[in-house]
Amino acid sequence: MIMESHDSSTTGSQEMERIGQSKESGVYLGWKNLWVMVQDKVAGRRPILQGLTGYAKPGEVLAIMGPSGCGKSTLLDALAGRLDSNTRQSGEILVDGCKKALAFGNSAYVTQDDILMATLTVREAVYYSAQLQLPRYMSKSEKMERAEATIKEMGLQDAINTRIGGWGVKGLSGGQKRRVSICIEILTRPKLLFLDEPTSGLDSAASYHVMSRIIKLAQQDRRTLIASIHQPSGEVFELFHNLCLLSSGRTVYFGSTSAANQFFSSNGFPCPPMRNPSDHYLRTINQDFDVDIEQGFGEKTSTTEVINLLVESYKSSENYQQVQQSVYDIPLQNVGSVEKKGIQKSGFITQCLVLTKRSFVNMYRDLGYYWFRFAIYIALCLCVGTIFINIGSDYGSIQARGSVLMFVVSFMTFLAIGGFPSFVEDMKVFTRERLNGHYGVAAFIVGNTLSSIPYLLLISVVPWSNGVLLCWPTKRYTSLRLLRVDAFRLHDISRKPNDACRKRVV
Ligand SMILES: Nc1ncnc2c1ncn2[C@@H]1O[C@H](COP(=O)(O)OP(=O)(O)OP(=O)(O)O)[C@@H](O)[C@H]1O
Repeated sequence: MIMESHDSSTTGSQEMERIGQSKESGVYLGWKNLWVMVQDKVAGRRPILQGLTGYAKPGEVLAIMGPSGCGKSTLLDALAGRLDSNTRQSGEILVDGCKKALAFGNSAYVTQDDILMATLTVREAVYYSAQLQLPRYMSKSEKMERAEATIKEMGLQDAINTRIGGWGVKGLSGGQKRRVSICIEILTRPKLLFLDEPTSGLDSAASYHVMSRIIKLAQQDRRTLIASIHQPSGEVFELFHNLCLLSSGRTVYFGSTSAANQFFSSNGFPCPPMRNPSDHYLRTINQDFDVDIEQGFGEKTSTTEVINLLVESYKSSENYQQVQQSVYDIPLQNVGSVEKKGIQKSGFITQCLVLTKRSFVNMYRDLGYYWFRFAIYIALCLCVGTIFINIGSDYGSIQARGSVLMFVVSFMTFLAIGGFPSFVEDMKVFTRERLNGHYGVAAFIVGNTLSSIPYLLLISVVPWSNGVLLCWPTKRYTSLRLLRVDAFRLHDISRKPNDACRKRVV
């Protein structure tokens, strides 16, 4: 059932204006009786989300709050269609009133962990991403402009030329990385933006500025924003329109942030004056430290009882009925407006070229990728060269050359593992970008293969020319010549080793 939410006093022009806005407006996301179960090897089958119902409207911000482990990220994952394979989901998720998945590019997800390329600067990371994501009709300068403007919006202009950094390489701070992750995902101004802990690692001033800028952008274009948040300051909390308060996967409260205070007061837990309301709500429903309470260090009523009381009170409230109804209460302009196609993106060739360039720069700057292997190959070649120097040309040298070949092949095989950690990091970036619809698998394979070829050629030349290093400087033979003799004249050597070699080489 889809109902019109506009009241009869709405004038025709206002209605037209609303419909006009809807062309670019966000999506109306509703979920009803959403359950997520996980199959745990130790604990068996257990629920993470227990029959949640709620909605997110265009132009508004829904904050998902609750104690650590209550299921905030799982709710975001379920709504974004990114749950792990060991979980089972049931219930309805409606996008603009339809049970359809959003096309790639219409939604973006800023994950809790910052998965970025450590070797790139802020400008490069955002600009490469702009080239990958922004539509082909935008010129390079426009994409650059958008990237720069977004970096400024997130207050990163002072760190624009700083490398992101990562394991073993100090670069940006945790809060700055968080803002780079947000920058990358808001470049395309997605219709629906999921933010998992957007303010973690930020101080209270930075949290306020970041959140207020994201919300301003969302409101300008009536985008839909859902953010899970741990500890918002009073000012940040006031920016949110709606609040979904969870505890152990159950809804303690869903509704407008302004009415939350009234809900807690009416159930006997008023927010003390001068206390941040969000702190009060979280403190009231945090049961992780109930052990202390049982031992007599805390409140008399256990938190579990408080939570049960609030959950039941919410379920029997009028607000609960309204929320159930609002899931289907799609605004007129959103009815059936769900897009089948994703937003227009850059072309396949552009994506391949950008990925090749980005990957080339990354490999060049990442010491562990090729340069470390390159150095080890040289060192090993010198060692093997020392052992096999003056390899000779007698019958036994054939066996020795066989060993050399074995060494070369083994080095190349085993040292290929050296590039594995960097490859794993690349795969994480790829997974994040692919899930957010930045590009496809084919572009990634082409880009990474093309960028690897020069490096692979460069480093494989070293072990393969090991033969030269091996016998250099010998008086009469070079290993390369002898290897050639071995390959083509093995038969001769085995019959008359010394003569055959001398005839060929001298
Ligand atoms: N795929 C999974 N397999 C097993 N357990 C899971 C899985 N996903 C989530 N959980 C469990 O579900 C619970 C909720 O996890 P979730 O990450 O949603 O919590 P959260 O509220 O986001 O926590 P935090 O605020 O600390 O990030 C946790 O106990 C977690 O261990």
